Amino acid sequence: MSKKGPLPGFHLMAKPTGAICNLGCRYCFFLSKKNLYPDGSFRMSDEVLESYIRQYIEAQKNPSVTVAWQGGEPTLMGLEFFRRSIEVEEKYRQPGISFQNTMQTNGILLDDEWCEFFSENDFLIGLSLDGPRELHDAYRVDKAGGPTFDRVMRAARLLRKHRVEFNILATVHAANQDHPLDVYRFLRDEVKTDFIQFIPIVERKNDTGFQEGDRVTDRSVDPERYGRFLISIFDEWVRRDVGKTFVQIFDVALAAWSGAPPGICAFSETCGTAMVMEHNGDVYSCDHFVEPKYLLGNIHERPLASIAGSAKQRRFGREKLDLLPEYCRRCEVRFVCNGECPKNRFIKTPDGEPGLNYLCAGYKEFFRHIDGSMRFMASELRCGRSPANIMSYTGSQEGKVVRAFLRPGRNDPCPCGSGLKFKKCHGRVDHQRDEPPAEEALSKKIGDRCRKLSDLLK
Ligand SMILES: C[S@@+](CC[C@H](N)C(=O)[O-])C[C@H]1O[C@@H](n2cnc3c(N)ncnc32)[C@H](O)[C@@H]1O
Ligand code: SF4
Ligand code: SF4
Ligand code: SF4
Repeated sequence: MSKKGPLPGFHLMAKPTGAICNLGCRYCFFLSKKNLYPDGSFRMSDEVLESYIRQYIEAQKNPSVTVAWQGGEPTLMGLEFFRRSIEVEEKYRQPGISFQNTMQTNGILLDDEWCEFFSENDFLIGLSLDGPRELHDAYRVDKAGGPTFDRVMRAARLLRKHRVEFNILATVHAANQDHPLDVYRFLRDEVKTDFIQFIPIVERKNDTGFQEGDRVTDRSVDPERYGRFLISIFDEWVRRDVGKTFVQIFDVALAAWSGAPPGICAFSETCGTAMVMEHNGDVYSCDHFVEPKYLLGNIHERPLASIAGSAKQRRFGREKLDLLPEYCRRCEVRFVCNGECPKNRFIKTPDGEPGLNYLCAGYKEFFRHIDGSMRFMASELRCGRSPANIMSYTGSQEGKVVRAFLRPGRNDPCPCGSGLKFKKCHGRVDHQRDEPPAEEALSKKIGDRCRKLSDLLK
């Protein structure tokens, strides 16, 4: 990584209403951030909007610019604000640049007009929904403590009606952690979403609202139960939904087993390329570290490119790796987990080293559990076939694939019969480090052998 200039492909999430929201979700980590701006108006001005879009375009090296709106609740700005944001994008658009607009919302204010606007401008919407009624309403409540389920379901129907592309963000917490299939089947069959992102609620118990202390609230997910939650859903997904329903952590895992980058910061070796900007132009290191200590500067005082490439932000991102405990460095699933997000690293390892992830036990169990299936799917990808082929085995001959792909040693012959050492053939992370079997002839040979293995398994 070069020492100067903006971070390559950094991402910025903007919060036009700061921490202001029309709901009062009990677990929300962001509402308390209002205290950081006691005199604030909490509305992004047109001046900040214009400066942000202009600087963001200038600072990006990527021709595709993602303008991401979040909060608090961004829809409280009103539709006119977002119409203006599109005008500003057009004003500063340079040849060859395209925009992807995204918004994360609780859905409460969405109506036909909003959805028409999203549809016309190709917005990708993230809608927060924690599962069926009782599980969703456990914590996602309005300011009066009342339920919100019906209003969010109405938003989902409107988004579908207007063919707006949307994902569901479902948090996993004490209330829904023991109901994985109720949550998953509901989102898949009732909400009919194709893309689901599960977010573990790990809420620190303290008076500051900052990432401090090692106690968690009763609402937080239990680590082992989180692991079992993911396992139950994976076991259903791998039998019937591969290639149809996309679950972010399964995609991350398949990428890791295939030797590709994870695509999200939490599972990357380092982070620091996903910053947030408050309503007044203040930029912080990360959505989960909106704290005075992590304030990088204001876009009116320092160019965004310089903020994103600052030594402080680089250090923030590097520390994800530098502070990884020895226990993680030796862990067999480190290649996919990478100690997950630093915000959750507040427990001690069995030998007393600080900085282990609170969710460790769950991740370990989950990543071990999916190893056989992931090996198979990664090998299908490598052989130029669809990972969805796994369903012909998991659906009809349960467990066979997992047994067939029980991990051999790195130097053992690959079970596909290619005659290659496992690390050169179906090995997963090892492919990153060893010379891949790149020559065309070799690839063909492996492909043929893999097909043979698939036939054998039928
Ligand atoms: C802070 S909200 C802002 C956008 C919008 N108001 C919404 O709810 O979608 C963004 C996401 O963070 C999630 N979230 C809230 N509190 C959280 C917490 N303590 N830990 C992890 N995610 C949390 C929400 O469920 C939501 O999906
Ligand atoms: S809707 Fe979003 S910002 Fe508002 S309280 Fe809920 S999680 Fe927080
Ligand atoms: S601290 Fe966590 S959420 Fe923030 S950028 Fe790093 S990995 Fe991502
Ligand atoms: S599973 Fe646990 S030990 Fe392994 S890398 Fe993740 S947090 Fe570290």
